[in-house]
Amino acid sequence: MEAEGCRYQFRVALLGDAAVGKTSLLRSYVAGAPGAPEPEPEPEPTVGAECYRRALQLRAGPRVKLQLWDTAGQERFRDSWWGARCR
Ligand SMILES: Nc1nc2c(ncn2[C@@H]2O[C@H](COP(=O)(O)OP(=O)(O)OP(=O)(O)O)[C@@H](O)[C@H]2O)c(=O)[nH]1
Repeated sequence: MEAEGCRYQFRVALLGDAAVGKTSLLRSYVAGAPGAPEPEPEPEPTVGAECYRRALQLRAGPRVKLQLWDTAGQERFRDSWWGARCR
């Protein structure tokens, strides 16, 4: 698949209990991309699912696009997983 100059696109979903650090981990990773803003120090609990993007140049070859899904750990916020879209 050719997407914005990237040859491949991978979708990764982070699942886990509430407040184990899923959002913090993803935001730090995405903030590590050149030109990205600093992540918020105290993220709010995730409602439904949120999508982050990052492009990555693999040392061995192609540039790839990552679609990283952060999901709600709190059970009461999981109902809205299915309506989430990656913009
Ligand atoms: N000490 C410590 N605290 C962390 C670390 N990562 C995240 N936290 C804190 O743990 C709390 C929860 O972090 P989140 O990233 O929101 O956790 P989450 O798993 O995304 O939570 P949900 O969205 O509710 O599923 C926040 O107050 C963070 O600042 C870490 O590596 N060390």
